[in-house]
Amino acid sequence: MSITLNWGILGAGNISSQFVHDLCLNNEKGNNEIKHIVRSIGSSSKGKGQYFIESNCIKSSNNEDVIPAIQSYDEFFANDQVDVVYIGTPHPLHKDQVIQALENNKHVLCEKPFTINSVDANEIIQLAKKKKRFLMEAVWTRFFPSITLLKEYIFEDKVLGKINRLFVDFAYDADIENLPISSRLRDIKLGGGSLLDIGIYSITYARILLDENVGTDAANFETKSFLTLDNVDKVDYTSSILMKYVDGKQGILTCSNYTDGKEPFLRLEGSIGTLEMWAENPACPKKFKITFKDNTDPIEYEDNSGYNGFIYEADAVAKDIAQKKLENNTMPLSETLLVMEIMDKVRAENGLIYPEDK
Ligand SMILES: NC(=O)C1=CN([C@@H]2O[C@H](COP(=O)(O)OP(=O)(O)OC[C@H]3O[C@@H](n4cnc5c(N)ncnc54)[C@H](OP(=O)(O)O)[C@@H]3O)[C@@H](O)[C@H]2O)C=CC1
Ligand SMILES: O=C1OC[C@@H](O)[C@H](O)[C@H]1O
Repeated sequence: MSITLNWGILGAGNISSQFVHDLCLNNEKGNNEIKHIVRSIGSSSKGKGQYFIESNCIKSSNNEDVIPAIQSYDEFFANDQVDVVYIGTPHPLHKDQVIQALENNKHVLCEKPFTINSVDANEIIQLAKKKKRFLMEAVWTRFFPSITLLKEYIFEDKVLGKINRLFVDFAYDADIENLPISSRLRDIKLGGGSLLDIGIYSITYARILLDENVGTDAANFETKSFLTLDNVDKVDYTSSILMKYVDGKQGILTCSNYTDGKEPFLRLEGSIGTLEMWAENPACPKKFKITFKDNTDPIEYEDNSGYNGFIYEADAVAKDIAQKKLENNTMPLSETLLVMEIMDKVRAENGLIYPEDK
């Protein structure tokens, strides 16, 4: 069965560009199982929308003969050619934009972090249930083939033996002091700081690699944390979380906007083997190696597909919507809530308060 999904892309910025790259590449490669069509770009300016289409080479030849409309945000939500809205705007805008999309009967894929806190996340989850529309947080990391493979190796084949510790560091030098204070990385009103932006991935790797299950089926764990808050910006650019599961295994989860992290960015230690992962961008798990204490041949993997990696979550969304599912099994809404609750707790422990919390 062939599936065609009509996308509306909200926000003509960085991540929306990377996302549509993969949709167009999918069509260029002639995938006959799933076609993704970009129907509309919702943008604050027509000129920016036009530049977005040109710079991302969205053409009728790679978009099923469709040139996307460029629409204001209000026109965009009302576009009846759009099945699913992709939200690629700064964190604090997500909640109201998900509500607007759902109120217009659209399905929604919303960038991470889903919202600023778990109370807001729960509110939009309840609305999606009421409106009977598909809703998912765009935690693309979970959908890479490497992750499916690793879950099999670790939890079914148990190639690492008993898991003891996980180290994950998502760190890059964002040159914070030279960014304008209005940047979404710095501005507390735009959800600035590292925890919600990149610390969320360190937590996600722990959830993927230390627990076979997701959401309501998750194993019990506890966390302790430190955030260092910037005196002027009042947000965190350095974050460390310790996680301990009931069976004793631990996650040491860090992130920073002050320094480029070292490779491998991730190490998972088991009783008989060790997993290491490399990536230019740790959100994007394209390369891993498993080595064994007894010097058995290592297992190595590299994704050379040419995709940024967003196609994997986009295909999952297309299949779910075609099957009339309201949420995804790999990234269910209960997992979104669980991770939001971890971040709420970390912020409460360290006094990081956003306007949305008040
Ligand atoms: N999955 C991933 O790997 C990544 C996810 N993200 C997530 O995507 C979201 C957007 O990040 P990113 O694309 O880097 O951000 P950008 O600043 O590059 O783009 C955001 C876009 O949102 C729109 N926008 C609407 N209101 C505002 C506002 N007040 N300030 C700034 N932009 C606004 C603008 O588009 P317009 O003018 O066209 O309306 C802007 O271009 C974040 O929530 C982030 O966490 C980001 C990077 C990687
Ligand atoms: O999701 C993300 O991943 C890559 C980072 O560079 C970016 O700031 C963040 O939003």
